[in-house]
Amino acid sequence: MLAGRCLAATARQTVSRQAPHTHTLFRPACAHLQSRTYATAEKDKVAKFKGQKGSDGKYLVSLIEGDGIGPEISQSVKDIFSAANAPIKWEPVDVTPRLKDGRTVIPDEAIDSITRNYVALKGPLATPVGKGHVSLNLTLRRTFNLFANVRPCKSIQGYKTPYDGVDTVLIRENTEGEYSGIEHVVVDGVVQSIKLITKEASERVLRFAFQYAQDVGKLKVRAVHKATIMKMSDGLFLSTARDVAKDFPNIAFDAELLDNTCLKVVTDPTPYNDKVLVMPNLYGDILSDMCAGLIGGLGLTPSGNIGDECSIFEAVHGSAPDIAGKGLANPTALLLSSVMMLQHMGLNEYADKIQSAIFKTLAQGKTITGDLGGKAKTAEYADAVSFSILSLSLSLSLSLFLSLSL
Ligand SMILES: NC(=O)C1=CN([C@@H]2O[C@H](COP(=O)(O)OP(=O)(O)OC[C@H]3O[C@@H](n4cnc5c(N)ncnc54)[C@H](O)[C@@H]3O)[C@@H](O)[C@H]2O)C=CC1
Ligand SMILES: O=C(O)CCC(=O)C(=O)O
Ligand SMILES: [Mg+2]
Repeated sequence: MLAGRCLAATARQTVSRQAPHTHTLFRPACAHLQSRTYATAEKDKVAKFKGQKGSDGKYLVSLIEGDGIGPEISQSVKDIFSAANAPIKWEPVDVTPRLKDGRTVIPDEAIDSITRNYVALKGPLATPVGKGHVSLNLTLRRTFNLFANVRPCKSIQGYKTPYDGVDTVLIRENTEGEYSGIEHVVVDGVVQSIKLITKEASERVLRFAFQYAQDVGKLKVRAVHKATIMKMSDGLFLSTARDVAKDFPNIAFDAELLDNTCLKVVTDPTPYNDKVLVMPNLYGDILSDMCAGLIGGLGLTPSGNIGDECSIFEAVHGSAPDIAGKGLANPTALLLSSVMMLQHMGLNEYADKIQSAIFKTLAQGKTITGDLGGKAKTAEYADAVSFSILSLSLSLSLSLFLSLSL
């Protein structure tokens, strides 16, 4: 089940850095890797990490369309990438779980595809409540050791919410904590669920968070925790954070209790704009949905699951069974996740083109989906974004033609 090449690598030491990469809204999720100086072997690894280019000049990316609204929003991404002429060839991947030796596993072909391509885009995968297969989302993250889940949340220009100017980034430990999946019946009527926190995984995600803050120009890292109650587990996360902070003297560090963070974020999120929030798994899961609510909902917030080699980009939201198959879903969250993916792969020209078209279409407000108060179907919104890309390309070609003919 475990993909050899993508197994755990220990957190690396910070080495020399270049100027921060700031030209895009969400910025490269692999900023921690892009900004380092590498020995040759390390450079090769990073080149692969950014995707594999085929002989046709296109990068193969594994595409898991997912459940519920997944196929509808994935189609929007595919259509918009075609309009943008993005050099991506999608490799469809089926993660329908199979039984192997009495255990539910993700098919080997899916694991092989992501291992081969290093980069994947994933639609939402539904998890049955109570009995049934384990979360495939969590399984993928653990399988590929995608230790940092980066969840940015930025106000959409032109879309009014009670909060202006939100620009938060939350980094969630992605492999252990409350989501370790270790549960058992102690005696009838008593169950135990284990929250596993290790120094190694904590240090890895904390280093990532500090490096990320440094690379994107955030001034502070704040650890969100409940070490008052979970003295040993969150206590270890927090003490590790304090140790890691010493290696980043130019980034301020502090800590905040989760319940207090929730109150303060919904009262006024803007004081969080200069910070990167880093936290154990469950807290990040909950807080990222909450932050989505600040800017207009789950239809808008992207994420990247980042490992030392492989990465999987996906929306924060789930399969939305209540609207699935009706053409009502907002594909923006998955689209912005695909923009993060392009940034991660160093394909910034295409990332910028697609991102500008998304924001222009949202700001115009004429062709937006129901969750944002509009009437457009998923495909109509996607067509409007594609149209914006094509008209921008046309006006650029026209001005080039005119400047050459003068
Ligand atoms: N990373 C993943 O793949 C995730 C998977 N899930 C799975 O998704 C399933 C459904 O979970 P829910 O609790 O219903 O959460 P959900 O995120 O699927 O939906 C919550 C609410 O937000 C709305 N919504 C979500 N995405 C939207 C979009 N793109 N456009 C417009 N509205 C959108 C839904 O209609 C629903 O009202 C569960 O099986 C859960 O396990 C949940 C969260 C993340
Ligand atoms: O895997 C699941 O069912 C839910 C995962 C989730 O909520 C998340 O990743 O935000
Ligand atoms: Mg969630």
